[in-house]
Amino acid sequence: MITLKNVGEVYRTQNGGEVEALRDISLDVADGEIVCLVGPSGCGKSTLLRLLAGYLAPTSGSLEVDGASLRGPGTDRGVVFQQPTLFPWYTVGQNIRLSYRYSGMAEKADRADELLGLVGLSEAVDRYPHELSGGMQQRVQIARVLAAGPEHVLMDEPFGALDPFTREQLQAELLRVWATSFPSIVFVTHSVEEALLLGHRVVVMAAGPGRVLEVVDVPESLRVDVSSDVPRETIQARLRDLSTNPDVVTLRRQVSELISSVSRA
Ligand SMILES: Nc1ncnc2c1ncn2[C@@H]1O[C@H](COP(=O)(O)OP(=O)(O)OP(=O)(O)O)[C@@H](O)[C@H]1O
Repeated sequence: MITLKNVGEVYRTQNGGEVEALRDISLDVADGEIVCLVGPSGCGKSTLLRLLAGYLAPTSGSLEVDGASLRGPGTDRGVVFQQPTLFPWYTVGQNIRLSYRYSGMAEKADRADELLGLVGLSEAVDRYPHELSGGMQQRVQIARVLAAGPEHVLMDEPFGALDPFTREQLQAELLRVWATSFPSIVFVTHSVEEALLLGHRVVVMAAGPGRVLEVVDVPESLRVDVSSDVPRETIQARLRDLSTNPDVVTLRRQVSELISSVSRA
């Protein structure tokens, strides 16, 4: 469980000024829950993720992970960025196995093969990152972070740089991988549709200062049914069906209107 209580973050700029990036954020993320953050540029989504990753300390308020005050990065939390951060001199297989070494789980190396299979990259195990497309690299990155078995996964626009079709494939793969160990996921995206398709809850934020406007609960009936033994193509088809479900379309319009109303203000 991740708990934020009245969290604020103020950056000091190089010219001596201050930017209030977040004000009074209170939020819980339950174990196994997928929470998506959406909002206009500059509303503090990445700042919130950096706080959860432990790269930043809050200026005010408190942050707890599994009942303990958060004091920096830890192997209980895995972070996936928009640009994959793979070691270029290691193959795909070596990049993934490296995660086990850091988390002391070398005996579970066959999980790497399972995860690579789940993200459709079994054949690429001996290739180097520069021999892969952007979408393939991001798949490896997701498999690598998940391979370490984190309880919480923090994702900052992980599919933002991908074409729409690859993005859809990776959304399906992420859900399949999630269904193997049910980590909680905090997922930042610019896409309201993506947030509603993947999230159990969608946190809508506003800028100036960054704050929570509304938290939208996505009803169970509007969530895609996933399990790791369902083929990716099936989950992809379910995601596509869901995206045209009238209730999802209505929710998407409401959330988009809310965001544009505060972006205009
Ligand atoms: N290192 C920093 N120093 C000073 N100000 C910063 C720093 N990082 C972010 N900010 C400011 O904090 C605010 C929130 O930025 P943040 O990157 O968290 O927003 P975001 O919602 O992730 O934006 P985007 O959607 O454009 O990625 C912005 O006003 C930004 O200019």
